[in-house]
Amino acid sequence: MNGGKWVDPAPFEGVRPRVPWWMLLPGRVKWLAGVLALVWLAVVVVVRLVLVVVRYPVATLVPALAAWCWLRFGLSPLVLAVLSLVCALTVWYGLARESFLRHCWYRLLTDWRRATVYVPRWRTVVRLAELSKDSRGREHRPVLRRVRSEGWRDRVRVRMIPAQSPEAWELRREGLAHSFGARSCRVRVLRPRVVELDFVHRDPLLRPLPVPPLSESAEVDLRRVTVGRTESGKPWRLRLLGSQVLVVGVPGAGKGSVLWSLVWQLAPAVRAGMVRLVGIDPKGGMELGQCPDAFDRVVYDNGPDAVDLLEEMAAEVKERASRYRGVRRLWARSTGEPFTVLVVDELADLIAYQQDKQIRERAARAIQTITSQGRAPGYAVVGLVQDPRKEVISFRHLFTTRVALRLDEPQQVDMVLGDSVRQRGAAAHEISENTPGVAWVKTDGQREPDRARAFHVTDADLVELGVFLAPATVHDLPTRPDGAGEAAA
Ligand SMILES: Nc1ncnc2c1ncn2[C@@H]1O[C@H](COP(=O)(O)OP(=O)(O)OP(=O)(O)O)[C@@H](O)[C@H]1O
Repeated sequence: MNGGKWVDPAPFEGVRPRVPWWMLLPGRVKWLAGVLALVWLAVVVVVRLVLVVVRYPVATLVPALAAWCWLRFGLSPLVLAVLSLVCALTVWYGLARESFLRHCWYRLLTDWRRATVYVPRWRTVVRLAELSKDSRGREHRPVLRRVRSEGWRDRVRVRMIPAQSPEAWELRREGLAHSFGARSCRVRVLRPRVVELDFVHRDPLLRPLPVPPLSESAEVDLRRVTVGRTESGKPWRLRLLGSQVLVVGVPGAGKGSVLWSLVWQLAPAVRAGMVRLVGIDPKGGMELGQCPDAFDRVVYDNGPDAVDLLEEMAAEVKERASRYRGVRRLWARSTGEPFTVLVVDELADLIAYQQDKQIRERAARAIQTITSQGRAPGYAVVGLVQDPRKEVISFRHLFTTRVALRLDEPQQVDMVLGDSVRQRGAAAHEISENTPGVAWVKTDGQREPDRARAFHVTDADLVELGVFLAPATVHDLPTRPDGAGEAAA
C-alpha cells in the first residue's frame, strides 16, 4: 500500500533453474537407463573391434597372436615360431607363387594400403571432389567399405550417399586416381548404392601371351571361345554362337591376333567339319592368305566375287532359317550342319570404299542380312575394320560383341563400344602402341567392359596351324609286285 493505493509488486525476474528431463525420472528408471547405455557402449566397442579385425586381419591377428605367445611361452619360443613362419612362407612362395600372393601377400598389401592410403585420405578427397553433401547441417559422406589389393589394382568398395548416381563417380575418375596415387581409376556398379572403384597401378597385360597348344579334341564351346586373357587373369572368351563380332583398331593394333586366336581355337572343330570358315580379304590375301587351309572358301578381293559369296551366304542363312522355323530356336551340333563363321578382313573396303556403288550396296545388304538373321541358323560374322565411323559401318549395332583395340580418338571408342562405356574406364584410345592385341571388349547385355589381350599368333604358329588343317593326303605304300619283300622276311 502506498498512501492508501495498491501497488503491484515487481514481477519475479530470476531465471528458473533448468533441470535435465532425465533428472526428473524416478530413480529405478535412471538405473535401468544407465545400465542400458553401458551395454550399448560395450556393444559399439565390440562391433568396432570386430570391424577393425575384419578390415585389418593380418595386421591385428598376427601381432595379437605373437603377444599371446610371448606372454604364455616367453621370448625364445616366439623367435623360433617367427623363424619357422618365415621359412614356411618362403617355401610356400617357392612352391606355389600364385597361391602365396593371393592368400598372403595381397592380404598384407590390402591392410597396408587401406591403413596408409584410403582411410587417411578418404574424407578429404571425397569432400574436395564434391562427392559428399551437406544437408541441414549434417554431412552425408560416401562410406569406404571393403578394400582388396591385387597387386596391379586395388578394388575399393564404396557406399554412395542417397540421391547419388555412379555417373558422379565416373566424372571424377581422373581426380580420384591422382588423389590415391593410381595410374587410372574405373567405376563398376555392384548393386544399388554400391560401386567398386578399381585403382590401377600397373598393366598386367604388358607381356605377349603365347598361344596354347593346338587341341586334338573337336569339342569347342562356341559360346566361349578363348582368344586370350583378361587383365584379371581369366580367359578372354568370345561368344560366336548367337553373336556377331566386330573388331576395330588402327593399323598395327593387333586385329590379326584376335582373328588368328579365334581360328586357332576353332581349328580342331574346323578339321572335324563341325565349323566352316569362309573368308573375304579385300587386301589381296595379305591377312587370310597366311593360312588359306583354314578356310572352306576364301576370296581375296572386294569386287563381284566377294559380293557373290556374300549373297550366296545370305541366301543360305534365309534357307536354313526357314527350315529351322518352328523346329529349333538356335543352331546346335545335333543338326549335323556346320556352324559357319564368315571372316571379313577390312570390312570397310567392301561396304564403304568400294568404287562401284551397286557392288557396295549389294555387299552391305548381304552382310546386314547375315548379321541380323544369322544368329539362329548358326552363322556368325567376324568383321575387322580400321575406321568405325557411321558412314563406314552404319549397322554397327548389329554386332553384339564389339572389340576396341588401340584407337586414335576418344570419339572412336564411343562409336565402337557405345555411349558412356568410355566414362566407365574403357579408354581404348589410351592403349599403348607397345601392347598390340590389347583391347576393350563390350558384349551386349553386360554393363561393364573387359580389358583383355589376344594371344600372339606368330608366323611359326600360322605354319603349324596350316599343317594341322591341311587336307590329309593318303599315300599308298609301294609294294613289290613279286612278293619279294615277304620272301625276304
Ligand atoms: N596379341 C599380340 N601380342 C603381341 N604382339 C602382337 C599381338 N598382336 C599383334 N602383335 C604384333 O603387332 C604387329 C601388328 O599386328 P597385326 O598385323 O595383327 O595388326 P593389324 O591391326 O592386323 O594391322 P593391319 O590393320 O595393318 O593389318 C605385328 O608385328 C604383330 O606381331
